[in-house]
Amino acid sequence: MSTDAQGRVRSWTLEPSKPRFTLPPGAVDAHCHVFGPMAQFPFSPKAKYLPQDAGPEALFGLRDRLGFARNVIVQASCHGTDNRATLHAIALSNGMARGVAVVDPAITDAELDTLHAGGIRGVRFNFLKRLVDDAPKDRFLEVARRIERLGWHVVVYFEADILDEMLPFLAAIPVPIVIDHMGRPDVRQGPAGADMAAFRRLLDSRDDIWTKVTCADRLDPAGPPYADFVRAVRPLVADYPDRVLWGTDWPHPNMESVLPDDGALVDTIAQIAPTPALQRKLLVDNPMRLYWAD
Ligand SMILES: O=C(O)/C=C(\CC(=O)C(=O)O)C(=O)O
Repeated sequence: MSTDAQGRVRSWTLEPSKPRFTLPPGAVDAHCHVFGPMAQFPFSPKAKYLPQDAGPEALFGLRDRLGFARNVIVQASCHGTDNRATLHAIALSNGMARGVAVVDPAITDAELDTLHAGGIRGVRFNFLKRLVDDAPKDRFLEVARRIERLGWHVVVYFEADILDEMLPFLAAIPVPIVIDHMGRPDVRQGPAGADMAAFRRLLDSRDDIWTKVTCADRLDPAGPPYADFVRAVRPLVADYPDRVLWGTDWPHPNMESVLPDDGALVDTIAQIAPTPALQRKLLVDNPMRLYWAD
C-alpha cells in the first residue's frame, strides 16, 4: 500500500507486467473504475475510502498496455451518486468506453436521458455494508423499473453470505441483471462448493442474469496463478458462456495490502476460458451485446 501526505491511498501497481496471454481483437475490460481527478471531481462526503487520483489517462494507458480495446467504467462508491468523473472518462475515450452509474433514486427521467447520452448503459446497486450506508431495495426496484425504457441493465454487488436474502429482490428486477464478481463466492470450496452451487441456482432461475467472472485477486488470497479461483470458475464459464463478462477491476479499490498485478490477472483468462471461442464470447461478443448494442 502507498499512502500520500493527504492520507490518500494507492491500491494499484504502477508497473503491471505485460500479460503473456494475447487478448482477442476488440477485447473489452468490462469492469474498471476511475477515481477523480479529485481537484476536478471531489469524492463523496460519504466515501469509505480516499484514493489517489486514477483518472482516464492512466486507465487508457493500462488498456493499451494490456491489449484491451474498450472499457466499461463502473461508478465507484467513493464518488457516490455524482457520476461526473465516470462521464468525463467516457467522453475522453473516443467512443471506446461506456459506463454504469450509481444514481440517487430520486433522479429524474431527464437526468437519466443525459446519462444515456453520456454513454451510461446500466445502474449499479451496491449492497456491501463496508462501502455504502444504505441499500433501499424498494427504491432500487423503482429505479430498475424506470430504466427499462432505456434498454439498460442493473449491476448488483453483494457477497455470498446475503445471497439468500437477495433472491426476492433479484427476482423482482424487470431488466437484465449483472452480478459483480459472481456474488463473491469462497472459491476455496471448489466448483461444486456451497457458494458456487447457490450462485448457479440463481443463474438458472432466469436466463437474463449475467455475471462478471472477475476479481481473482479479491477471491483467491493465495495470489497468482490463482489456482482456486481458476478451478472454481472455469466450469462456470463453460456452462454459461453467453452470460459472462471479464474485467480488471483496476484501480482495485481497497486492495491495499497486496497490489494486484494486472498482467497476471489477464493471464488467468486463458485458464478460465481455455478456447478461442470462449475467449471471444467472454471478452468481445458478450460485453458488446450488453454495452454497444446500438
Ligand atoms: O469495485 C469493486 O470491485 C470492489 C470494491 C469497491 C467498489 O465496488 C466501490 O467502491 O464501488 C470493493 O470490493 O471494495
